[in-house]
Amino acid sequence: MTQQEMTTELHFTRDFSYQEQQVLTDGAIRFLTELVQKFSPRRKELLENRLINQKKIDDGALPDFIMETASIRDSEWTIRGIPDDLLDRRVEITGPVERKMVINALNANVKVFMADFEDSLAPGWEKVIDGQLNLRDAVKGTISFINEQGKEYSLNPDPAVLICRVRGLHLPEKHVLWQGEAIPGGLFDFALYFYHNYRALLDKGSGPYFYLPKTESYHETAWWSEVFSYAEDRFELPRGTIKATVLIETLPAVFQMDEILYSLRDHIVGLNCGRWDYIFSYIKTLKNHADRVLPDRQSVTMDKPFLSAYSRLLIKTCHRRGAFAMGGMAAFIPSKDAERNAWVLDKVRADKELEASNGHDGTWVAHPGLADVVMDVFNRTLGERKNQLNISRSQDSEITAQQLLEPCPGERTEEGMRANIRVAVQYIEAWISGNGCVPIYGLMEDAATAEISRTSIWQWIRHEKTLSNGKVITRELFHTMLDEEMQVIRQEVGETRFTQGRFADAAQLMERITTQETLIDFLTLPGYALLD
Ligand SMILES: CC(=O)SCCNC(=O)CCNC(=O)[C@H](O)C(C)(C)COP(=O)(O)OP(=O)(O)OC[C@H]1O[C@@H](n2cnc3c(N)ncnc32)[C@H](O)[C@@H]1OP(=O)(O)O
Ligand SMILES: O=CC(=O)O
Ligand SMILES: [Mg+2]
Repeated sequence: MTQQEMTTELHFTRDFSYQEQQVLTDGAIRFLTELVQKFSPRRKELLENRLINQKKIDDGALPDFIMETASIRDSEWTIRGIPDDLLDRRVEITGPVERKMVINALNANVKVFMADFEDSLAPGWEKVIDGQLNLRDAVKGTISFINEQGKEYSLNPDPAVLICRVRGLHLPEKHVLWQGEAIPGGLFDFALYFYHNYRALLDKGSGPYFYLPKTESYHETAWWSEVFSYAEDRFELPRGTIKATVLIETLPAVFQMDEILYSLRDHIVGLNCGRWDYIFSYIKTLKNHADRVLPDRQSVTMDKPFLSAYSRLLIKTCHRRGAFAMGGMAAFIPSKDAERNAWVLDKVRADKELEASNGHDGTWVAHPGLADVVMDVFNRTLGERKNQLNISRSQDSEITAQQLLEPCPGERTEEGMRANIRVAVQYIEAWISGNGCVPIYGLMEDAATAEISRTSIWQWIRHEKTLSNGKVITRELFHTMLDEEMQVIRQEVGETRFTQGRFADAAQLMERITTQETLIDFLTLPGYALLD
């Protein structure tokens, strides 16, 4: 690399294959380069701000609404508007950007497909490039796939509306360097999806739509607003052409929902209750607060006061501003066993009924087999309406910081701790093998749910919590259980799968991130070092 290239150009760590040439065209690289030059320095500051804010909470402060932005919360304003094809989002399916799944998702009985470069994708280079090609072909309507049995897949005539979830601010794309450093993964995903698809999307009456994950402050969404405005100006598109839905899935962000909507008001159409990352963030943000340690993962359900307050405040805030309030994901997935499946459908139905009756405008499903049940729940609640923007939740008295931070009592059981270990190890094994979303014990596990499992144990050790059977949770207890649960996993997955898989690497990573003094922010960061 010359000195000139070091400062202005992107450096790709690999020669381009035929696939990569399709995505990394000269025009796309030029646009990506501009975005990286213009916006990546600020992203660094935003990530540093996260650490500064977290330090205050680690030192004893509690998150709260911000004094300086009270005027934004107190004054009346609304977002710019919602395009026609996003007015009805009662059921959205989510899934990684794999070819067959993209087709199945777009054909499912849903209104929207959220194509995911985040929680459900392990962002190895080939997967990321392949994902861009799959979405390009999906937008063109030409996407097809033939499986090993010869079954052919193609799009139905009226596919779901496409929204692309880009990687979070913390995730780098290590195969592209600028000034010797990995560029932001989210900018990479945005630049390529936008560049290749905006024209075709607009021509068919849709638009470049995005989900933004893991935001921690309105400064971060203001940054995205600048990125979107730059892209619109650069391609001579009217302001507000790009639309975003922001996941409120971190504890800091729940205190800034008005500010987030305001900072992105030209571009935003709604917020989403990303409940799994939110629970993970509650643990991570309050990791030093001994009075707010969560119990077993399965007992932290959406009817718990702190989660109910989060859902209701999100709805109230969004609807006041004319924005959508999307619900989240029930992690149950269909079973081939009829009895178990009926139980799963009942669980999912109950979860979605709660969301619909709270006033959410729509919700997520993880699997096409859940779409009909959830569609039925929202059809019954919505009646003739396309959404519930008219629901103001005026019956709620003010939702306070105290309610959002309410401790969640409950048992910490030995079985719960062992299950956390098995889930986390198996998920990490899948992730470092290139698979970001897997069924484990009848639940969908992804980079948000698995984080809950591994951070719970870290925090239980940190605060020397006691299991319901009286055992004190220590590093030694964790080590013993990890060894024993590795043998359980070995039996469950079988000898061949166990020896051919990356279970030893996964156990080693789990051991490291659970027992080290400092809680690492995301398991996907050390995980990424093990991914090609
Ligand atoms: C916390 C959050 O961020 S939630 C959002 C991120 N998470 C997700 O998006 C989860 C997406 N879901 C999935 O990845 C999958 O449903 C899994 C991994 C949980 C289960 O997948 P599988 O084991 O393949 O399920 P199963 O065998 O029952 O699939 C049956 C069919 O449905 C398809 N399918 C399953 N889930 C999806 C989906 N989300 N989108 C599209 N198609 C799907 C499968 O591809 C399969 O298709 P085929 O019959 O044509 O071969
Ligand atoms: O992204 C969604 C979540 O629940 O996390
Ligand atoms: Mg998430």
